[in-house]
Amino acid sequence: MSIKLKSAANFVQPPNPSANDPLNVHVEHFATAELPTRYGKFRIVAFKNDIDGKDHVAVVHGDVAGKRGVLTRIHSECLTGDVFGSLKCDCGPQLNAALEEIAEQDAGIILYMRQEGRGIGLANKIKAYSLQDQGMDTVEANEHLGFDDDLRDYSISAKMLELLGVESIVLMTNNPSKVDGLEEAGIVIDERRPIKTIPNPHNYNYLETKRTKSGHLL
Ligand SMILES: Nc1nc2c(ncn2[C@@H]2O[C@H](COP(=O)(O)OP(=O)(O)OP(=O)(O)O)[C@@H](O)[C@H]2O)c(=O)[nH]1
Ligand SMILES: [Zn+2]
Repeated sequence: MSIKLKSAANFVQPPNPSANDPLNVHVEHFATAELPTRYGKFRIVAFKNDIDGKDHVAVVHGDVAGKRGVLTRIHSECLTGDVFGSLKCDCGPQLNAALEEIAEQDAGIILYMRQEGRGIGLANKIKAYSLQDQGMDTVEANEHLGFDDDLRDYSISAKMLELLGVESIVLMTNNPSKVDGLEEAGIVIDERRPIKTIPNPHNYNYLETKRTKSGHLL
């Protein structure tokens, strides 16, 4: 299986990386490797960018270049949920569900974006968790720390999808702002597909806050 990336010219760093880019974002392919997983065969593609300097990756199943309607999940890093099985959020089960569903398709993509804590970073997220232990909800805790509810920007994700060569995607998300952010960055979304998980007593209030305050379609 090979992943066709758009023309090599995309990967050459110009003198001023953002000069000719309407989104003012320069993202380039860095490395691709096979990634056999318990879900199925994937490849992992690492990218570099000149905006946040983080190593964002695409985990790709099948051939996606030139395809329309590619099933895609854009997952924001959540160390506590993705790695440690935290029950405080729905991230771990969402990631598992996406990997399982995408592995069943001919082709699909998970972008794993290093936007921990909706962009505030891990240490600040833990600070927000400690405020939540004292009774605040997720939005109130962010505001108390001087952050907006959500600092994520989708222009890097959009560039990664462009470099992978997809023509259009079916996006697995409950978050309408993610759909809007990607469309504003030029990605064609044929359909939004909800991603359902089973609530538990620890994440019930968190999910309710996402629904009532952050506009998630849960
Ligand atoms: N700041 C902050 N971030 C959190 C909190 N709980 C989870 N996160 C982060 O939220 C991100 C996931 O965002 P969500 O709002 O759960 O979901 P989403 O990605 O917007 O939407 P979906 O595509 O439907 O999953 C991850 O980066 C988590 O680390 C919290 O209480 N405070
Ligand atoms: Zn989480």
